[in-house]
Amino acid sequence: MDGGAWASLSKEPSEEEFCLSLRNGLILCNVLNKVNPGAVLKVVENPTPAVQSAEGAAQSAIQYFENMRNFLEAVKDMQLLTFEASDLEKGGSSSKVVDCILCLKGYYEWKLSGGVGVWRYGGTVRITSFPKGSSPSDVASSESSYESLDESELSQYEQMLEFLRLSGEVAVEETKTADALAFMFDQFGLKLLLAYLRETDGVEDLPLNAMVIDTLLRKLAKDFSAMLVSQGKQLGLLLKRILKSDVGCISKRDFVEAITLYLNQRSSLASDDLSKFCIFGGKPDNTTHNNSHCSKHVEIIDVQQKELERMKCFLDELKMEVKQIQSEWEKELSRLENHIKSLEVTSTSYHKVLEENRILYNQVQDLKGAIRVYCRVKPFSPGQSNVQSTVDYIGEDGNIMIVNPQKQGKDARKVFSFNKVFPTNVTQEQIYADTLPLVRSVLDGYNVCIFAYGQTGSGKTYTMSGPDLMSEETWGVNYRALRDLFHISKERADAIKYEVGVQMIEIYNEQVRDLLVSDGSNRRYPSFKHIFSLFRYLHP
Ligand SMILES: Nc1ncnc2c1ncn2[C@@H]1O[C@H](COP(=O)(O)OP(=O)(O)OP(=O)(O)O)[C@@H](O)[C@H]1O
Repeated sequence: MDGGAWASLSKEPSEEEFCLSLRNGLILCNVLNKVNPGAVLKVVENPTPAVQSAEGAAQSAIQYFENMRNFLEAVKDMQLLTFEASDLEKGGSSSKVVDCILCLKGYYEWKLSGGVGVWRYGGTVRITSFPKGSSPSDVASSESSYESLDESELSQYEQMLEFLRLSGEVAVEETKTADALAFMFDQFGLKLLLAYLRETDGVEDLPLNAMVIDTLLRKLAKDFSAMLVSQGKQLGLLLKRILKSDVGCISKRDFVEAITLYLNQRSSLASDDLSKFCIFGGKPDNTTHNNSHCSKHVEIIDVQQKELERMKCFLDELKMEVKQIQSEWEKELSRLENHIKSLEVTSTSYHKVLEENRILYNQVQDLKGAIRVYCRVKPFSPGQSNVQSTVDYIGEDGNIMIVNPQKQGKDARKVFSFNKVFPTNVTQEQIYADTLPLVRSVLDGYNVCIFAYGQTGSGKTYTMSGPDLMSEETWGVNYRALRDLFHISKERADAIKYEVGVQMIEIYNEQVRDLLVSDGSNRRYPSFKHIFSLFRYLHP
């Protein structure tokens, strides 16, 4: 660095004085060569500092022009912020000059820190403080090259070095942030891609090759860019509202303060909105806002938060209780399931036993004989007590010996065999006892026919119907059979549904009559002869 060049500056130069000292380009070229050795190949070392003659003035202008041109070209080649030579003149943009120098310093510090990552100059860096435990003089004393400089130069160097150091740190941080942002964007993009693949219909049919993935990514990036542009526009409008003016300038400090104020207002508004949302249960609030309301809201939120905590505890307890009840129910359910299964097994085996029983029962009935003939001996009527009986003997095995007094010898007695012979003194119940098993067979699906046969007045009606219908004791076979038929079918109602029908006919003198016809026609069926002919026709 050229000490002579710095020496021409006062301790605290004004902006104009600073620009004047830079105009000859010597300081700038030397600084640039220090930052990037060899950047400016030719530096005119001793330009004429003062204008003493017309020739001297021309000489100075040429030197100034050459140094300045070399500096600006070098800066441009390094792709750093640059300015126009006219910016150093009166009325030029001195801020561009300052930006260029700051940029140069930032670049220098970045190089000092090892040149890690990509160096970028944001132009937003400012020195706020020196690092703890150090002072500008410490920094200066560590640099042997500064020893020859006077106090003012040292101070400027210190500030410059501190600035460069901070700029380097910022650059490193910026690089890290850029990497983190790149990673975040990758993550965001990939998650967006996954979501797109999951949510979009018809994508599953696409063959996912490199081209398709490329197209999808392009579409995502396009959509996302559009979204960013839209958000950027909205943010622009918002910033203009913060500035309260679309035109004009505002200092960086004021701008930062305005944004900070806006953010604070927004965060309190957001907090208010949340409070209101909690208090009004998501319904719109039309009441006016004031501080007392805010504090009340905060109190209410506190109370509600406590209530919420209490409810959470209660919910946890309830959940535990429900879990316990659920597990008890599950146990009970499995117990019932087992019970039902065992009942099913029992029921199945019970039905099997019943079926076997039914089969065995009907086999017994068959063994007793498919056709059974019983004989009932009618007692004498009240006026016949003196008449001699034709019944000589009734055996236990179903035999009956009949005597014919008009015949002699061997022909006088004849033995007849039946399944069973009932003597005169049997009751109606005893007669029915042998019929009852057949009624059960009917309900098991077997065909059964019971009929009485005998001459007129032999007691058929007495046996089948009974002498007195009003007294159950004297009921004959028909009534008892019907009674038991309904009784058994009722007992089996859970398992079998029976339909019972009745038909009553009379066969007399080869004529079959329907006795249940209610219209008084006493309808006659075809005679036996006709029925027999019909059967022969159908089954020749
Ligand atoms: N076991 C008996 N004990 C007492 N009385 C009887 C007995 N059997 C029949 N009678 C009586 O004998 C009479 C004739 O009996 P019933 O009317 O039953 O004969 P039936 O065979 O039906 O005659 P029909 O063929 O003419 O109709 C009746 O008065 C009846 O009360």
